[in-house]
Amino acid sequence: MSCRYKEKLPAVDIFVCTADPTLEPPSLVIGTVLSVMSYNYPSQKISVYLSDDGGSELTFYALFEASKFARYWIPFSNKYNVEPRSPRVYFSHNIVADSSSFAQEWTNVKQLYEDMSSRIDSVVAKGRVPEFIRDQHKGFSEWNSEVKKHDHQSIVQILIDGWNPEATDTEGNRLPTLVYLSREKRLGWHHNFKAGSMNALIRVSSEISNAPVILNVDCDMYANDPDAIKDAMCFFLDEKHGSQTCYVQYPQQYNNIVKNDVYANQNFTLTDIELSGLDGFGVALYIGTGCFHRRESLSGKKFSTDHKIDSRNVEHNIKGRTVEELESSTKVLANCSYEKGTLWGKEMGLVYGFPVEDIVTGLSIQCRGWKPVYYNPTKHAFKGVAPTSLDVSLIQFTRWSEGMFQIFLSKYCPFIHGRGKIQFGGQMGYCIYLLWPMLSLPTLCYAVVPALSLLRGVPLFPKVSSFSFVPFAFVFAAKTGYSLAEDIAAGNTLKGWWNVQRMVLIRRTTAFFLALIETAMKLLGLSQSTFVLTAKVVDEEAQERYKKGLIEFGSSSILMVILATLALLNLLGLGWGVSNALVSSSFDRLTFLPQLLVCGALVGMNLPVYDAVFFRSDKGSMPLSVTFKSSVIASVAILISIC
Ligand SMILES: O=c1ccn([C@@H]2O[C@H](COP(=O)(O)OP(=O)(O)O[C@H]3O[C@H](CO)[C@@H](O)[C@H](O)[C@H]3O)[C@@H](O)[C@H]2O)c(=O)[nH]1
Ligand SMILES: [Mn+2]
Repeated sequence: MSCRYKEKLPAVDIFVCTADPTLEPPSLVIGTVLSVMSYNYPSQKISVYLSDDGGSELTFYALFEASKFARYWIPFSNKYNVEPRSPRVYFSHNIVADSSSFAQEWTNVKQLYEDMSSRIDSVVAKGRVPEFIRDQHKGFSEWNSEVKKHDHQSIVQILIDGWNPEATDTEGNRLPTLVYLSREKRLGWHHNFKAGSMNALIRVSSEISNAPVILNVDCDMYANDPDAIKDAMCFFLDEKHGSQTCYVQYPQQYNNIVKNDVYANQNFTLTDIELSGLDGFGVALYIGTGCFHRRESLSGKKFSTDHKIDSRNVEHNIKGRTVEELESSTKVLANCSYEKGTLWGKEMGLVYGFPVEDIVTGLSIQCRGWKPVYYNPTKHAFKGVAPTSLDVSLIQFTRWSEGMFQIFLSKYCPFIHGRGKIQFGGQMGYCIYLLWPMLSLPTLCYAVVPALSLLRGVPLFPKVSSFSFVPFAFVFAAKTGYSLAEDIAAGNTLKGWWNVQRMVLIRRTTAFFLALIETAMKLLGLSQSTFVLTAKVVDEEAQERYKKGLIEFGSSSILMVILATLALLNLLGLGWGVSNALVSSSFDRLTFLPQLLVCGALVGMNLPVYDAVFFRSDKGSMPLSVTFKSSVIASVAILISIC
């Protein structure tokens, strides 16, 4: 394809979003930025925009450093075709120790990278940019004493103007354009989280480079495959179906998964089976990162006939203006009041009002007649940072499931909004995810009732020896066997599958349940939408525990209380049942066996919880307050059920 189109390849605007210099360290963010700046694609056709919702001078400083280091990194990585293109990841993995000219250059570039990293780290540790550095770029003057994270003017700084013939790398090749954007924030204005920042990016970039294709990634998701832009272009430029394609979504993959994946982050069945299956119904979920969009469809256009991607050669920024002119004219587009009375957030750009702006936006684009693509190549195109503590992972699932359920209950419900526009199979496919919080109810029944009724001596299932037990046994065996076979076929291990079972149980009984309650509160007007950012770093000790596959409980959130309570209930239920079965002659073993098995399975899955409650003493163990609260709740529940 690149031979056929040559200079006529379409331009790409790449959006990277970040929101907090503590949870998302600037050195991580620029690793991603540098990786997308160095794609195997003509540099003049790439413009990279970093949106900083943290409004942080530290992030701007890191980007300023990256704009200088790019002059070395881009020619080096292109010349030797290094992979991945994130210097942060590349230099942490590879060692070259010979005397070739490659080794020489490798050592030089690595040194430059390390010097830059340590400068950034020391500035970040200080928390402010020293005067002598501030003098090096006019952009720093935007940060005066009045700039606060949630209260500041719009900041647009073009750090590299790719149309300037003098903006070249060390080999004399043109550099991609690099822009820093921090949209205006004012107390009292709702900023709509990532959706708001993406919409500001769409507008600002439309004035500067206005590329017909947009790639958006989260700040932790670096480019792993240098050819991914070319691959994605094949879908948009396809002569038969290309004109209808709205976005090409790659799956979320991670670079920090440990053996057997304790938090089940890697979700084999989702990426390899479910999402591919949905694609068969013409449905692809937009999942917020690792997605190439057609600018037209993302901005709100309906599909009509024959949309062609504009692939002119780009000699100037679209208006032929100077950097200063562009900076001042685009700031307005990122102001709080700009969207007032417009269709932004409704019919234009990403949809507002949902903690999963991505899913609802993808759905609404599709309902405007466009066709998305889910593309899952063997070589992962992007890799991000997966949560490394239970708390963070569950908070993420609470946000997702709550957001999904809100879509189901809104006018965007696929069965209503998608009627006649999405195949019925696709509508149902969406609802598998949108209805996540509802799964908490049956799962909670299984996690509570068998244990309590054992204690009370009430049988729940038919006698094992009776014919009516067959359907129960069949469903259990078929479901377990199927899920195991599916996971193994998709590449998981047996232990990995077992970890998935545990995480599914935990997510359903804690995160999904909380999401259900929160949604109800929102419907009653008692609570407001939030977006709790996923932390991308943990301290070193916690990192060691993660590597060993130890689960990090160590948080006193309500999620942990629910988790520990259920674990204790089942332990007591099982203990009581087993001791009765051993000693009591009046205990009907065949009648109570299924209940004992359910409790037994739950206890098996909860083994790490008991370890954290009773034995571990590190910081990742269960906090005493949680143990106390959950023991009290479990005892009360037991007392009530026995009396
Ligand atoms: O007010 C905000 C909040 C978040 N972000 C950015 O949004 C991205 C995703 O946030 P993160 O905390 O990493 O959330 P995850 O749960 O990992 O994100 C998944 O789920 C989100 C929806 O809930 C999607 O937006 C993401 O693309 C998808 O990766 C990050 O780059 C953030 O910097 C903003 O720009 N502004
Ligand atoms: Mn993330």
